[in-house]
Amino acid sequence: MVTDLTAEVLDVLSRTDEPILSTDVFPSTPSTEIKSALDRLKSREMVFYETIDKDEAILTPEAEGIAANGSHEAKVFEAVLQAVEGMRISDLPKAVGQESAKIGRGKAFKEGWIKKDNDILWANRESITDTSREQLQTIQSTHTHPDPKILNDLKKRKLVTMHKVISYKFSKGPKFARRFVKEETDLTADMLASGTWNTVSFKPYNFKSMGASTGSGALHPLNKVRHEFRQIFFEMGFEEMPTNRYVETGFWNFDALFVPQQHPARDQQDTFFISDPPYADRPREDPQETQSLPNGSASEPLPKKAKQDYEQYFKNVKEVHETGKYGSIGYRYPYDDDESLKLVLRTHTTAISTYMLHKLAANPRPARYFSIDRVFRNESVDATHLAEFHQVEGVIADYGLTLGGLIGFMEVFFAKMGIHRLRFKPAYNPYTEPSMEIFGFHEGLDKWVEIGNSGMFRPEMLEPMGLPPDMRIYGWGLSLERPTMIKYGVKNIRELLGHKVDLNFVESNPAVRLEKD
Ligand SMILES: N[C@@H](Cc1ccccc1)C(=O)O
Repeated sequence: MVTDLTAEVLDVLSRTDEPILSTDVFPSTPSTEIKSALDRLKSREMVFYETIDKDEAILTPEAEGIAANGSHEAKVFEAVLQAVEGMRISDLPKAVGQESAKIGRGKAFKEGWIKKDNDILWANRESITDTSREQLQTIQSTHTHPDPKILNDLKKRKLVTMHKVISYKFSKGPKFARRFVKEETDLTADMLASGTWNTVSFKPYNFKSMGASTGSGALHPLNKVRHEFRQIFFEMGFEEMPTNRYVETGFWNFDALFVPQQHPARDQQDTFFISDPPYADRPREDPQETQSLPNGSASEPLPKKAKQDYEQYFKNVKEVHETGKYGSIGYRYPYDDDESLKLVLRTHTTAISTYMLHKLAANPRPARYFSIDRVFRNESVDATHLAEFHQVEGVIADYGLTLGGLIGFMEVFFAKMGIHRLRFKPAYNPYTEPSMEIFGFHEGLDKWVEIGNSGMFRPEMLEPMGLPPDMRIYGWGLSLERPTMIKYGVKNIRELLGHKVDLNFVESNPAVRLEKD
């Protein structure tokens, strides 16, 4: 009982002014019980205490046997020494037991304690020191060994295991008393009626106590980092693109981006295809402004002029793939209109950028767009990959943009997130040329990590839209999950996304508590 222990603590302390070690006086009481008694007394300044964590060495049952009866090799030696006429090897198990005979004989040879003459064992000396037994006896009485190498060796031989032992060193506090008076927490009607209110002692108020936490809302880490990215984009003059659709046509996800229809990324391995319905009636004219699938009936009929523009655009895209156009020789393969109509879960938000750039072509001017939303890829799921993730995407359209400008922009952009050292590696995307993978130096991990992919959009993608040939557009994309994992030290992406998110993680991480913005 807790109260009993409180009394016992006061009792042992009353007999000495020296600090007392809890494991000496309460060897078998659980440490939590001791702690709660000590905490109680400490809050009244009746005792002081400090916690001591120690690793103690404990003998395994086998080692207990050795400490009591000697090591296997010592047993073998003693038995052989006793045999005045030597001992046959086959008689050894009878003399010392199977196990000792098996383990001890070889060791006794190695120590030079015994020798062999044909099948007869002889003692090599008069007496030996059983070091193993002595070492184990030391550990048995002190729970450690002065030589860490020996301790380690015994651990490896599974003779000793280590245990964490918590003990408390406690001593008298300024308000020490021999007895702990039970303190009342509430003034009751009974006390008033009986008059005991005058004599009982009340527990002091603890004005420093924190009070129970009231589980308020908290932002998910991904939301938090998303918020930071949005701030950076807005600060740099970007407009947010509407990303309300997960289902796209092959046209917007691939064809318009000059991704050839036989490109491996379109295969089952990377893209999720929709099975019902598998095809749209036509490439969506205005993918952002209608929420339903473009089956003709649900979408508003388009104004005649706009319809023509789309018609022309679809034709241009087809031509640039099939025969080449705008000075490009194209891919020279038969373009399949059905492939354009295939419905997919968008594999990148570059589908949205493409749509926005096509819209921009109606009135070409410098523009900056960004989006942060979910994309889907049919990847095998592991600690760092899921079949869906969030993509942070940005595009900049202007006249006279250069690759050097893109590199410079990246440096400013990532510096705002605390990533100051960047490296660029040539890469390939069907829709950008040149293309660059972006690596950032992660100070915490002390290594270079891939943080994004970027490039200057190809004329084969931009000119079918009707954008002026002297306009340059660059873009980049990165995952939202990677910087979030680095920032919050999350090792498994499944803890961050999907169905395994632990509310405790979200709520307990002070950096992700809801803040007033
Ligand atoms: N779409 C690319 C990112 C990117 C966007 C724009 C330009 C270049 C690259 C990806 O999924 O990784």
